[in-house]
Formats: sequence, C-alpha cells, structure tokens
Amino acid sequence: MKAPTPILSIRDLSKRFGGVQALSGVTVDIRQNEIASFIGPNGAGKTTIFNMICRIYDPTSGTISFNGKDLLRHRPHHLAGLGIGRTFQNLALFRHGTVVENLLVGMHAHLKSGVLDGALFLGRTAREEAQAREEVERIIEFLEIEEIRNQPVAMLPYGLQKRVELGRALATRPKLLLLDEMVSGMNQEETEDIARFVLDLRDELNMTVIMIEHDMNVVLDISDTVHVLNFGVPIASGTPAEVAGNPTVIEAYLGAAHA
Ligand SMILES: Nc1ncnc2c1ncn2[C@@H]1O[C@H](COP(=O)(O)OP(=O)(O)OP(=O)(O)O)[C@@H](O)[C@H]1O
Repeated sequence: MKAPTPILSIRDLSKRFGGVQALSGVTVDIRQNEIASFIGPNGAGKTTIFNMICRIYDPTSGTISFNGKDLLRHRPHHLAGLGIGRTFQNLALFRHGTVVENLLVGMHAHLKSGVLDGALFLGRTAREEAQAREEVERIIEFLEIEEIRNQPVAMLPYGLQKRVELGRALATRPKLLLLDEMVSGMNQEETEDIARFVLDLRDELNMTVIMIEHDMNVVLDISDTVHVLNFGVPIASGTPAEVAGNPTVIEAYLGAAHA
C-alpha cells in the first residue's frame, strides 16, 4: 500500500547566514496527526527550520511542501489561511488585552484572509463575528481558562500566559501547529498541563504538532517521532526510544542521563 502523503515534507534544506551554515541538507517528513519534535544543542538550527516553514527566511537551497504543495511560494501572512499556526519562544501577546481579546485577535487574523480569498464584497459579516466568538469559547473550554477569561494577560502568571499564547495560535484553526519551546520556564505542573493539551490536540482535534523542545521528559513522553540536529546537520530520527538509545545522540546532546 502506498504511504499517505506527509503533511509537511522537507527536502535537502540548507540555510547559510553570511559565514554561518545554520542548516545543511535536512530531509524530514512529518506525518499527518503526529507529534514530532526537533531537539539538539543550542545553535543546532531548530529555530531556523521553524522560521523557514513560517516563511520568515528563505532557504539557501532545498524545498518544503505542505499537503503536497510548494510552501516556499507563500509569504508569512498566508500561513494562517493555509492552516499553519505557531507559538513564539518569547510571548507574542497583546499584554494589556484580556484573554478573550487576545484570542479574538488571533481569530481575526484568520477571518481576514478568508474574507480576502472568498468574499471581498461582503466584508466581515455579523455571522462570521458570532462564529469567531463561538470558536474562542471552544478554545477557552479546551484550555480550561474560563476563570481568567476577562483578566488582562499581563496580570497572569507566566504559565497561564503561555497557555493563552497556545490559544492564540489555535485561534487561527491550524492543521499544523508549531510550538517553540512551549514549556521553557514552566514549573512541573504547568509543564504537565501543556503536555496533556498537546496530546489532546493530536487525539481530539486531529492536529499535527511540531515542537522545538529542550525538556527531554516532555519530548520522550509525548512525541511520536524525534528529529535530532547537531551543528545544522540531522544526526538521527526515530521514535523517542530509538533516539534516546542512539549513541551519537547521547554523545552530542543527551549525555548519559538518558542512556
Ligand atoms: N538571523 C540570523 N543571522 C545570523 N545567524 C543566525 C541567524 N539566525 C540564526 N543564526 C545562526 O544559525 C545557527 C542556528 O541557530 P538556531 O537559532 O536555528 O538554533 P537553535 O537550534 O534554535 O538554538 P536554540 O536552542 O539556542 O534556540 C546559530 O549558529 C545561529 O547563531
């Protein structure tokens, strides 16, 4: 039987910044409905891959296709419309707005592209606005943030701000969600909550999730596939158990603790 088309297909991707070869010849397939993680030491090229998927940078060479179509033809503002969402390493929230307002901003970014694509003459209708609010309510319920819905984001503890950031990314209704160091700076309980939400995104909302993550407990617990980079070069890909037992990965990144 023919394998299904991967949702994201990266082929021989390289990126050079002046004299720095940030990535060299990365080839990775991300399957529909999986949780995939990129790991590796600082400066290994993980964020550079995200920034190329998100079209912030053009690759020096190589291709990226999303659902079988050339992603490199698209600009960053097309991503929400295509079904790709992301969170940022540093929070990208409207700090003085409430939780609901932040989610609505994320939603409108999506609606606007929909309006431009299909119904220029109609503008954003009251019905779309009502649908946006319904969707926001679903996200609030999913992320269990009812109690803080009307609080300004700036007043929330860091872990909850990160949860709102996740909600903002979900508001664009992504099929593929990129999470950049989602649990860094979180305590154990906040980390476990996020890990549970990511599993639910895959299992209940049928999303595909790609994480950059330094927290190896999270990576090994919830990933279906782990891709390891070192100095911009892919050194291993496989299940968490395969990667955790790979001597090259242990030497380059994990150390003896995970052997
Ligand atoms: N805009 C840029 N200009 C010049 N060099 C860059 C730029 N962005 C990244 N680099 C370099 O590319 C290499 C890969 O960086 P990248 O941020 O992708 O690594 P990373 O794996 O995400 O690291 P970290 O875990 O620290 O976030 C590094 O050597 C970095 O200094």
